[in-house]
Amino acid sequence: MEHKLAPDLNNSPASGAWADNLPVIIETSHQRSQQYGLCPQTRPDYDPLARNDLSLLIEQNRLLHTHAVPAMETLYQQIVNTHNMVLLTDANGVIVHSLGDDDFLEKANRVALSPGVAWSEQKRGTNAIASAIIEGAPVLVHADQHYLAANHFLTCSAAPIADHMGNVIGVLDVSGDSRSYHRHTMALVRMSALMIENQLFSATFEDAITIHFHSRPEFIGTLMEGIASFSPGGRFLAANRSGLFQLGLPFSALQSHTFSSLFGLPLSALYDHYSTATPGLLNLCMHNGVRVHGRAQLRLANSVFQQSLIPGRAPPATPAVAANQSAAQIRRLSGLRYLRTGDPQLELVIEKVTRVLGKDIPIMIMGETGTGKELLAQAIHNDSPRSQHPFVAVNCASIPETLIESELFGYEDGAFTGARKKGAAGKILQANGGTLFLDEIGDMPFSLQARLLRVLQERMVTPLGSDKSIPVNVELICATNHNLRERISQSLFREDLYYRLNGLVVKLPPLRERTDLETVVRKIIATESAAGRYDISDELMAMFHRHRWPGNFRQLTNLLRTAIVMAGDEPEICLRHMPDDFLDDIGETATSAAAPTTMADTTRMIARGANLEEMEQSVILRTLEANGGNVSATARALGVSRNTIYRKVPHLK
Ligand SMILES: Nc1ncnc2c1ncn2[C@@H]1O[C@H](COP(=O)(O)OP(=O)(O)OP(=O)(O)O)[C@@H](O)[C@H]1O
Repeated sequence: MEHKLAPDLNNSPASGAWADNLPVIIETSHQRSQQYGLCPQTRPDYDPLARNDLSLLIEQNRLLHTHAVPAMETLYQQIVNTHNMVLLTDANGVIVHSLGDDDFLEKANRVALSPGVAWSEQKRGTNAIASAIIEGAPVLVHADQHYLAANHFLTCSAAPIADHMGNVIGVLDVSGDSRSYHRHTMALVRMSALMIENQLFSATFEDAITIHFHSRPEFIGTLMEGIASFSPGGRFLAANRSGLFQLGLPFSALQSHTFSSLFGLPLSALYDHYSTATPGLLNLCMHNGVRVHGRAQLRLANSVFQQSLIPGRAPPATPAVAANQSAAQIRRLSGLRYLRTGDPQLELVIEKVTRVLGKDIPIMIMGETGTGKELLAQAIHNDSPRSQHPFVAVNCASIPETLIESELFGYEDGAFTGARKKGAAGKILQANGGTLFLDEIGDMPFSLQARLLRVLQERMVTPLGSDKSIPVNVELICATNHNLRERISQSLFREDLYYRLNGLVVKLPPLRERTDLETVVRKIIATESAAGRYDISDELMAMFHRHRWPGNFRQLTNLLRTAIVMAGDEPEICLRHMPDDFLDDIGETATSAAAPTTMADTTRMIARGANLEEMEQSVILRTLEANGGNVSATARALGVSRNTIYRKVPHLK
């Protein structure tokens, strides 16, 4: 179960608001402990996870672990020699790291605070770690406030650690001999938890526009500062706990905002500010009228923003240009959570792939063209333990058959005419340590399939022209829009390779089957429009629902990109911003056999602003044409009288 931070949690580490509720929290936790069938005299059985399971747990919490350990060490320095230990747990209360001297524990209990031991309420009754997770707030559980008598000798101060969406992902805890209780311990734990959250935030949004802000300038650069990140085009990505608190909106509402809608400053003014030699603090007015001071960091590895920081260099012409140029950046920022837009079929896919993340199980993604197979593969990689290593995509259908072998396996110096001097590492080796994504695997030449299979089985690559094999370690994701079983029966695909590749097969639904089209459309508009959000007319949305979308997301994204340009300064994207070929397609999809005029004509007329009278005339004239000018036949076909025809089209008389 996912736990959230308590919504009214004050950001101040020194705040004791949580303490006011403590008796109630303890009381209700005791009741739950009883319901779990525990009794105060139960002797806890501290059975830690087996070594392999613990390694897996640490790997699954690698980011948290990496950023928490330095903060835990600093915290420990402040409480050393006080008979306390510093603990880090995952979101379920299982200890993933512990630090300190366990001398204060009786021998039999020493295992209690070691990695791999679970401190869930179900197993241990009321305790600070479990309560911090359940309440989403810091909790102190002292001595006999613990449900189990066996834990009465402990005093524990725990604070939740949340991700940028406010989900609790772990707990930082100081546990010690109850006689060693010190009232400042909780404030230290809270501050350290905030420090870890801020570090995690910076690591997650490395390549983004980041604003550090606070109403008091002296708080910028401290734990109290708000931090908010934006895509290169200015779209809101995330905010830390203080940022969410100061912005005063839930994460879900912030997702539809941009830098300018939240801070009242166009993105271009931000670039201008930072292209001066000595940029000072920004004065910003937030959407809720609160004035704050801010400092921006434009940490975009290879984008035009970097250049704009160099004094004297022109800033980018418009944020839209920057947005296009850094599509790759946006893509790199995407994890599986960004693909979640509410479609149940997709939810199932995400749930399945999440289960195999980091487990060395090959994933096969099926789906029509443009359903987002590559985007999913990239998101899987970004969320996997290999995310710091390369993600290398190879489109097996687009590389000429003669080159695919060298592309994949690499070649030695002078292996063939035209080869670069010094040779080249193939894509498989480039992906070493990371993920290799083989798109359109069904189109891989049959002769190469055996070689690929050998690489996968032996985990060795032999470049062309070389007799040396190089060890390689890649996670494999494949995609295809072919029916591979059919290709096997046509002897176009090797059966043995097929079984090696399809560890987990998932199928991405085509756009026409998705139930979240409206959310998807709004999300694409928000991503593609740099200057703020456009709305979309109900009429156009209704058409989108009727369309079959043969090109799926690729078609929809391109269509909306063009429409945004056509809409220009207008606030709403509507029919008249659609290209003619789309209107034709819509017409073909929806043409009714009885209607002598095409739907495309009608939609085009609506787009032109034609009124009902003109449309009626058009229908009558087309029906007349279809009936060789015969008024009676036309009237019959349309179910009206001959007089009506003459009245509606007077020139027929
Ligand atoms: N969920 C999504 N939200 C927004 N855009 C998306 C989504 N999925 C895909 N796209 C966009 O649609 C386009 C096609 O996506 P992608 O290349 O991942 O599809 P594909 O299934 O691999 O296509 P193909 O089979 O033709 O290679 C890309 O521009 C991508 O950014």
